[in-house]
Amino acid sequence: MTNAPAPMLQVNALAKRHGDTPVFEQVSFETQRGEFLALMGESGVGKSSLLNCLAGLDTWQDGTVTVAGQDLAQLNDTQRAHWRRHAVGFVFQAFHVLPHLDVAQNVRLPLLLVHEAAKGRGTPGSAPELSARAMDERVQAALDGVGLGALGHRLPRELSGGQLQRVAIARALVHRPPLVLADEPTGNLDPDTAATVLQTLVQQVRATGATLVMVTHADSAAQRADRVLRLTAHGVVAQPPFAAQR
Ligand SMILES: Nc1ncnc2c1ncn2[C@@H]1O[C@H](COP(=O)(O)OP(=O)(O)OP(=O)(O)O)[C@@H](O)[C@H]1O
Repeated sequence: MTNAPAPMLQVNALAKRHGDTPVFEQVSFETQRGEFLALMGESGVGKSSLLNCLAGLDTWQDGTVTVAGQDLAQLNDTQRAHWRRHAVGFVFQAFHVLPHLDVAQNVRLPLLLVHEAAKGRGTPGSAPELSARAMDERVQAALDGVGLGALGHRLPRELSGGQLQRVAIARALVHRPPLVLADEPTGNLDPDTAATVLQTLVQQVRATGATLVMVTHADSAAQRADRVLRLTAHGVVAQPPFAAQR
């Protein structure tokens, strides 16, 4: 008898309110390691709120979120912050690149945070410390992976929107998190740039074997996913596969 691999992400009967306003309830789904899941749904239904719950950035009222066997509700705020540093990579619609740091320094930030966490108390699953040289190599490899290997010294204001989002992708993956969350990552880009940036994101996530959960309004983006779920106020429903090729 073979044991099925443990899911990367397990969401069970999750219910979220903002104050007294219900957002969603009975949200349950699982994703496997290496899977790419697209999350769609009407504006305001709570997709970003759900993503924030998965990252441990927001709280919920009922249900559980378990990432790689870690029940997030079992962590206090400090533990959750440490857990997030090594376990999650986040790509937002607005690139959130720090303007006064050059591209390489921006990409290096998550490694510095993981390094700091590793020096502290033992956080569940925390990564070993990296030398400065190992960090340099990781940063360069991450920039090479998104096609920006020669631009590490540039400041963000010297880059295009598509290049900035590539920096954000490199930054989200440089510490090799098992879970990557993307919230409308191509929403600010023109269609051609969006397509190439999305391709980069998917390629790089696949290369690391991470699980990707991506919120999107765009069918063209969702059709690249392994699976598409539609969020409603009363749970998620699987959307039939797109006919188009991935
Ligand atoms: N911090 C907050 N405080 C109060 N209400 C909030 C907060 N954040 C979001 N909401 C509300 O929760 C609901 C869900 O918002 P959310 O941004 O998660 O939806 P969404 O599906 O991602 O929307 P969109 O597709 O337009 O980005 C909305 O009604 C929103 O106004």
